[in-house]
Amino acid sequence: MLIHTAHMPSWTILPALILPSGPQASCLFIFQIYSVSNDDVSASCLEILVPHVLADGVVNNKRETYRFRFQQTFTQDAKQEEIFDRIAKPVADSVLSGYNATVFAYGQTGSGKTYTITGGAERYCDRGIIPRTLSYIFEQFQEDSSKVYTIHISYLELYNECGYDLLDPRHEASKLEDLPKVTIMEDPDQNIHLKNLSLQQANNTEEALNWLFLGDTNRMIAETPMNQASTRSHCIFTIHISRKEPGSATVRRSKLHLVDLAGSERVAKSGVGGQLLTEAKYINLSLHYLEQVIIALAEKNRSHIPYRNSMITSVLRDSLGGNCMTTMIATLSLDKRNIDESISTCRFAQRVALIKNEAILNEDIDPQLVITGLRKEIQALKDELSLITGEQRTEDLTPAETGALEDKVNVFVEDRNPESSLDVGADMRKIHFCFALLKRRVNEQKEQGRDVTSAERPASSAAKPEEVKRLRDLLQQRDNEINILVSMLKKEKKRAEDAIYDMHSTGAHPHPGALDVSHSSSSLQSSVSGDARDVSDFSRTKTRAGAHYRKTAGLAMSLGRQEAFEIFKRDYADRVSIEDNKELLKQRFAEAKSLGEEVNKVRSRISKSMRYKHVSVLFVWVEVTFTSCQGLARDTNYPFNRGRETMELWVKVLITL
Ligand SMILES: Nc1ncnc2c1ncn2[C@@H]1O[C@H](COP(=O)(O)OP(=O)(O)OP(=O)(O)O)[C@@H](O)[C@H]1O
Repeated sequence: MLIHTAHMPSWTILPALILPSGPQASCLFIFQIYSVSNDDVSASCLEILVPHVLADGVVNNKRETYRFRFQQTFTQDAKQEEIFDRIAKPVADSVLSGYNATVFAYGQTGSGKTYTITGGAERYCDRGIIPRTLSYIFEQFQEDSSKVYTIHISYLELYNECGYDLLDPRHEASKLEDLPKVTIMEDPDQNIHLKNLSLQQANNTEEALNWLFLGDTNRMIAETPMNQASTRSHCIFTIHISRKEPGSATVRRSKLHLVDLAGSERVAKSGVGGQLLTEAKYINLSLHYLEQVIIALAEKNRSHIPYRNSMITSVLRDSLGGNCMTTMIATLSLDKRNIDESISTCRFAQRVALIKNEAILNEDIDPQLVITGLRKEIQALKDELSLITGEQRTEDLTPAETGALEDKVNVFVEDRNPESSLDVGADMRKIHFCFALLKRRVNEQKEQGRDVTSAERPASSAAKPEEVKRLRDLLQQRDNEINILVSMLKKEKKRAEDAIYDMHSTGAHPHPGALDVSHSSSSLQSSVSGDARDVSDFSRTKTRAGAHYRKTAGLAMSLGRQEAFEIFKRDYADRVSIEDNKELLKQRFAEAKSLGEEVNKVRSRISKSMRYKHVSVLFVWVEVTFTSCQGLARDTNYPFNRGRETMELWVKVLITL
């Protein structure tokens, strides 16, 4: 398997090996021909035992044990997900970073190449490397929103040494021979270009999978004795990725080839004929050329690599011996009859592992962005030249130019950064235009009474240190004065309120001095006091409460609130009726007062009459007592108790009164 990191540009291919499941596989595992060791993860070992049989004769020098090392080895139990995670995901990551990469599956027909690369059609979890890679790449795009990614897909089929575009929509309607063939073109730098191969854009996983499905449907599939749905061609599914950061002229372009090679097969053994035989010949021949290229690449001193012998080697030229990270997946069929092919596949993989490639980051500069940048530079240089030589341009600015300048001035004026500058180049016409524009704005704002320039000027730049100190001292002085005045005002207020309280508590008129103070401290306060005075006349007991109210309300109310209250009173709609009610109230109060006096008179009269009643009762009692005593004296039978009862009765009457 290919190992690559950005700081390690050359690497060795150590192929991964996959042993498929299925009837053929189980058969060979019973014979225990293979032993797989995964102890060393970086290079696991596969051992093939070929026991001597008597049929080969008594003297038999054939090798019994074959050992091969692979970077990773998977048994038939391996899940597609595991294969993707361990083989394809690191490759996809390097493609996303900007390196070219290739994953190709090589092996005998029916050994599981298509199953590994494309996947099984029956279950979702059987998806192979291509669909999983597509999903993974689009997931990565979504996570990295800082860059702009574009994906294009191409699907090339090499059938009988001819190239066809599997994504060509005419594929279904036309015969294969009528379709335009994909041809290989080579530029002076020996880069390969494929003519008639379409690049289809895919914006999401679904679109990409649709293209894959279309291509797979168009593939050459035929039933062979070894595989019921054998793919009779080499197929190269390529994902082209371009990555660009917004505002940058640099573009990274990379491509990932996912190659499903046609399976090699022993024609004599499979006994195919006709069309299948022709196909098998082409397949075997191209695989043979591929092997030759691999051998040539593995030899250090070879100057010529025979890429042009076959189309597959031409197309995979970059993947095998150029700027590409390449991973080979070798698939083996575990049937005892296929043991020679399995050994041959392992040998091929070992040779591939000797190839060293140089991968470089495919970073280009976007020509369009370069052109735009150069145009700007030319314009700036022209302007500078004309400014230096004194050669001024006289033609008027175009509407587009004036519009662009207005936008620039707007941005400049609204930018709160004091260090921002207005760059219009060295063109005096533009400079004059911008000045005129700014002047017009300032005048407009002055007219509106808003001198923006002075308002926006930072305080720090306007005020000098001496000025700041003088203003601070002045502020301190004013603060002191205010404090003195406030304490004076408080004292005056207290005196005025005490005087008013004394006046109400004694029933006397306020001391003229106190009233004067009250008036001098605040006319509003005096007016509130006057109202309170009216209220306080209702009764002596209420006077204290009224004074208390005045005291607390007067102190609690701020000057502003008092003024507001006065204004409210003055402007209140029912003010006249309030005044009327006040008069009525005064009148009623006078009436109540006179009635009260009358009541007092009556009460004193009653008390006087009560005192008279007591005396009368006393007289009656004395009289009765006297009579009782007389009766006792005259009549000895006069009950003594009777006199006593009469006396008690009179005493009760007296108490009641
Ligand atoms: N790991 C596996 N698990 C389950 N089935 C598998 C596995 N590998 C291969 N198969 C099955 O084996 C059969 C042959 O596999 P496949 O078509 O992938 O072989 P191939 O190497 O591509 O053959 P060819 O070269 O003839 O196209 C298919 O039916 C496939 O579903």
